[in-house]
Amino acid sequence: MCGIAAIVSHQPVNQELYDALTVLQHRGQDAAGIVTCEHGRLHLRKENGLTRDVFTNIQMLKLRGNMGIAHVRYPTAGCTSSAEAQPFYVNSPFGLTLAHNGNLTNTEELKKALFIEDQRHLNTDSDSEVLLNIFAHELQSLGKIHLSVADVFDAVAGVHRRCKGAYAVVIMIAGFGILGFRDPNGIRPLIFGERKTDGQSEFMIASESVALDVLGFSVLRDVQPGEAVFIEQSGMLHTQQCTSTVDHCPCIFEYVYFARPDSIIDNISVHKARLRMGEKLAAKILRVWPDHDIDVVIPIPDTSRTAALQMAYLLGVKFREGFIKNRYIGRTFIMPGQKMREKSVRQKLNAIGLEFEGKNVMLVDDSIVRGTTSEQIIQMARDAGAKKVYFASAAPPVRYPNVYGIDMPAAHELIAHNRTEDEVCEEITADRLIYQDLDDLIEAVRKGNPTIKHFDTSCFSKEYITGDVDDAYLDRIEMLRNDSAQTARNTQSCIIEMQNNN
Ligand SMILES: O=P(O)(O)OC[C@H]1O[C@H](OP(=O)(O)OP(=O)(O)O)[C@H](O)[C@@H]1O
Ligand SMILES: NC(=O)CC[C@H](N)C(=O)O
Ligand SMILES: [Mg+2]
Repeated sequence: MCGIAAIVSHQPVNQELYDALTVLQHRGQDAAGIVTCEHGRLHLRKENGLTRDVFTNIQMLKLRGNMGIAHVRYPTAGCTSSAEAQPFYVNSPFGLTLAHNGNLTNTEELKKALFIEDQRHLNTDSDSEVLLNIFAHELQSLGKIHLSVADVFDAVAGVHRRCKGAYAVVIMIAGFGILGFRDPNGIRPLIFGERKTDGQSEFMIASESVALDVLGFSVLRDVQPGEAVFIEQSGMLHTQQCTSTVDHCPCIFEYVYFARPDSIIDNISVHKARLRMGEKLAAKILRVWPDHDIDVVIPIPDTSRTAALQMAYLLGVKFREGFIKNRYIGRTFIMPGQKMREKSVRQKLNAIGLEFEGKNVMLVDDSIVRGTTSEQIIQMARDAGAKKVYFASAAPPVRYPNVYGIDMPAAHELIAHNRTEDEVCEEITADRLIYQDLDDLIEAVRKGNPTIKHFDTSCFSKEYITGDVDDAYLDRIEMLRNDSAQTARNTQSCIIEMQNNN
């Protein structure tokens, strides 16, 4: 999952975009980038690393201008080379830069069309570079010398016609303004807000509302699926629906794991959705295991805390923080490579022995994906003296790949793939394992906004909303993006970058 942000202001935006990236860091830890625009000139800095490591003071000072876009990356396509860090740039037409959250599912087909029909050059394997070039081509083919806002919206309609998959996007058009849009299923989140400074309106678009809150922007609303928002450099806001085939289907995993709990996505509080996940889990435990002997509920920090707290409360069982998290280690699930993820779980979490000694502990996590965390944590609980170690997951078994912006492309790497719940329990060596039911998860999230008819639950249900994902497609991406293929590609990758990094 990546994080994106854009600001159109009447004052320099460099520091504010940097601050936005630090707030969105949980969505991507691999690379960060900012591009600003000053008198039609673009200033770009992007590199691998955390936001705090990517930008020096001198570089920050050079990011001049009153509008800009920014990105933190967690790769789902291509490789981890800094050449694939975002924002991406194409000079024609008009000077365009793009930051993308999501993943296209028809990248290969689009690449061919870009080379053969549109005669455009691609320099990386990133799907986001493809997306930018599709937009550029659509804009260029209008043949305008002076661009109007309607032209920009027409180009978005062209993107919707050609691109499949998940895309929440911000694009800056040099000297003109900033565009934000969401795919017709609204799979990935995008929200925008306004701030008045000296009586003048300033606008911000971001992946999550928390970025707007922290920077003092009031939320206007979510960008609707298929809709585009364009803010002229002068601060004039325009919005338009750019497709007639809207079918809102937001990613449920945002609520389970990705988003910050203090964000509100599509009018659903992530915090409240997680509380309700805890309620549903408690109800399930009371239903299937009424005579349970749980002494204490212990969350696996960070994300599961909210659900675990509510679950313990409804079970009437003690809630204790039994694992302490090293706050200087990032999220392990979005780290590249299984070795690094395994090592980081142990570095990240340590048990407080007295909370485990002689007790039947119920460990709670938001999800079990590869099983990296649960396997190690259960062993740590046993080493700390637990009598019995039970495990509950606030999400159902993750059995199928995600192709919409979460990097779990290889089914065989998922611990629940082709395994029953009992087999997963055995695999992670728990004494009992309770998974949330999918219907309960959907209800827990949907309660916050019943106008949403369905969610993208593909990693639990194998139902892919874009209709272009079949077994052959899944086999292909499994081959391309399984852990060893990625590691090999990333170690070989020696792309010489197009931009000067210093
Ligand atoms: O089964 P796995 O493959 O281990 O993946 C699932 C785990 O990874 C995530 O934690 P992460 O450390 O990324 O972030 P968090 O601190 O927000 O919980 C998630 O919260 C689970 O704990
Ligand atoms: N997680 C994401 O949103 C990734 C964006 C894009 N597909 C990339 O790999 O850079
Ligand atoms: Mg976790």
